[in-house]
Amino acid sequence: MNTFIQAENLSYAVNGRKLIDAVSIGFDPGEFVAIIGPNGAGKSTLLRLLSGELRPSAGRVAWSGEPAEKLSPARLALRRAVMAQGAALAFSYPVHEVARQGLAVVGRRLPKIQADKIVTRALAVSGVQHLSYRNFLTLSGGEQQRARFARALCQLKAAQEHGRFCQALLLDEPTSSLDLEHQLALLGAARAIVGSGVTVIAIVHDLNIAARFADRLVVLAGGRVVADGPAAQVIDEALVREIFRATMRVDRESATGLPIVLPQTNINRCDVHAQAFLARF
Ligand SMILES: Nc1ncnc2c1ncn2[C@@H]1O[C@H](COP(=O)(O)OP(=O)(O)OP(=O)(O)O)[C@@H](O)[C@H]1O
Repeated sequence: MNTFIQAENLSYAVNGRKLIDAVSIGFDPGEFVAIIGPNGAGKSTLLRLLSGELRPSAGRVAWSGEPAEKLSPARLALRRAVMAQGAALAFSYPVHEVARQGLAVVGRRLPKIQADKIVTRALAVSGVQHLSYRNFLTLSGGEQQRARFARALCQLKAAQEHGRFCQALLLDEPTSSLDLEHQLALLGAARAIVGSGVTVIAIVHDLNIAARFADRLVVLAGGRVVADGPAAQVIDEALVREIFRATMRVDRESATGLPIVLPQTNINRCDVHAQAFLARF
């Protein structure tokens, strides 16, 4: 299988500090990859480099063999939809208009009836159809997140009307504001999209969720990839302790070997943290 998105020796520096440091990584068509790692590891920066939003300081990103910097914004929009982390909207649009923005570049020539159908479906899949005429700015955090997912779905779907080519959906913490029902619904929808051949790359903080939805976990720390593989191989107590600086118990599902990451029943360590905090406060 040919690699769809390939990053080679990718670095990104600000004021001499490397936020991404010589990362080489590939993504195949139709795989679900979760990027995990502690705060400040460089996950969002890596996603923005992959999406073409940021230009690397060194190295390259190629989409189906074509360097990202050579792809026009319109051609990139056909290949990938991005749901950024908490992207703010300046205007008070109704929710269906927010979703319709996904059609702005790739769906301009769609007949209205087809465009309406795409928007309606995306709103339904994202669980915000009942909020279609609400002002986006009045929605709760989780509702806004689902509306932004609908916008990304609209772009993905409209782009498919242009022909058959590889596509990716890039999600930066798509479930950070969602309750359990909607976390499972959104990631289930992303999983179904993978089934249609789209590559999904999602930044996820919940290791249990990442392990269950992704085919592969990429662990980022200090701007470098420190592990890459199936969850059953990547996640263990040592990784959680060394990379996430948390003492957790990692059990295994007997049938699948998938990790179950749990807080230690002994909470003395929490007491130590609390005492250290109070001593400084
Ligand atoms: N434009 C910038 N200028 C200076 N530092 C930056 C800039 N953008 C990001 N950083 C720093 O780079 C590091 C990586 O940021 P990034 O947002 O990629 O982390 P992350 O892994 O997504 O973190 P989180 O889990 O907290 O969202 C952080 O320490 C951040 O403060």
